[in-house]
Amino acid sequence: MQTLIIHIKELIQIREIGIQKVSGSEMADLPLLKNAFLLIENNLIADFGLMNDCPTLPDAKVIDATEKVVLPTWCDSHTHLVYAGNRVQEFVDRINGLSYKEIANRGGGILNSAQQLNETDENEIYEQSKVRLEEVMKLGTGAIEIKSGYGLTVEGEIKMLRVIKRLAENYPIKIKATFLGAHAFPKEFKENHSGYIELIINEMLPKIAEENLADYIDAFLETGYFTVEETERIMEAGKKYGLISKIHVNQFTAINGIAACVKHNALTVDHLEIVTEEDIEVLKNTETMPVALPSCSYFISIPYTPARKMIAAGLPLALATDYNPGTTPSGNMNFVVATACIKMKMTPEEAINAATINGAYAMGISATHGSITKGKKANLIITKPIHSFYQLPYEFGSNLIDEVIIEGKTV
Ligand SMILES: N=CN[C@@H](CCC(=O)O)C(=O)O
Ligand SMILES: [Zn+2]
Repeated sequence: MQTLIIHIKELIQIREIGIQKVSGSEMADLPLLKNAFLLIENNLIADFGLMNDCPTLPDAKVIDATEKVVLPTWCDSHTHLVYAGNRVQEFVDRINGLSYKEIANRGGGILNSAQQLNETDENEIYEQSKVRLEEVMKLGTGAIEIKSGYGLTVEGEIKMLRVIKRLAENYPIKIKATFLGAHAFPKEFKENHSGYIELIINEMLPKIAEENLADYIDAFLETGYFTVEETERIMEAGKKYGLISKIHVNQFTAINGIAACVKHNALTVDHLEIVTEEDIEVLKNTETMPVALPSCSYFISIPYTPARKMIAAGLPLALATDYNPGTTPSGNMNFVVATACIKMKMTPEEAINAATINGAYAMGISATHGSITKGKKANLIITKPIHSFYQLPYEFGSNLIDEVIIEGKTV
């Protein structure tokens, strides 16, 4: 089966095979072709080039992209898309003056979602989650990471990971699963942190490994949540089962967590709303990808990740949604890209690199996703007629997507 997209106004993010990520000043460059074609064979990008060189293929399905821009689908490397119910009351409480911390301290926040999740049956969680997954696919996300972390019990964590696995089996979008048992201490372990960490290490991890339910391991390294030492125990335990770390760190405070993550070869360090000079220094010349989550900053009114400082220091940066019921009830990567431009002063080129190739790196899939490269998955966004790709972040509230293709098929 062949599909030929012709007369593409701008074909964005074309890359040679082998580019895994872009860092520092490289992020300002977003290679593109004007007046281009792209050929899909089965589920892969088979060829692309200038319209002058477009092959004649009488049997191919043809899509006319006159005045339209084509780019790779978004790679959303940090989400909590599987959850039960909502936290709309906390949203209203925050409008009325309570902080995220105050809500969490009185038993709300992550523990509120954990209670709802443990009271909800697996099928129902699947039904609620698939609606969100279908929505983000239509918004252009073609690969996504989903975390557990609202179970906080052996059964609850396994239940979440099974839902993630079922979504991965039933949808064409690439899904990576991350085990986040260390998201918060359940009430009964408030005074017994080591007891909960032992439950994670001795009971949750072996079961998860046995059922092959996770690709990565995560922890919420933050004042009032998991300390550096506790997170190091989690990272070490994960490693024994082949789970690489992707860690929530520096969301509210900087407590030397990033150095610990780098020491343990974390694939990513995520959030980074509060970043010190030392944090930037330890990230230099490492394989660890910093991940910014601007929709979270927007929704709970906390600082934005200092992208300009980090890029100026030569670091790479990925962008993701953080889709979750508490701090970011939105999985819209188009909004993330626009907000990164508007609030973090990333250029459109930098933001698109961060949301595609660097996002793919942040979930270990840049060999197959994140750019227009021969042999990669045919995961494409075709826009409505627009003047240039700059219009995507510029018209931040509009949906400028006409069609989304995942693994060669329109979703
Ligand atoms: N910060 C930790 N975890 C989530 C939010 C959890 C919640 O409030 O439900 C985040 O990435 O923002
Ligand atoms: Zn998160």
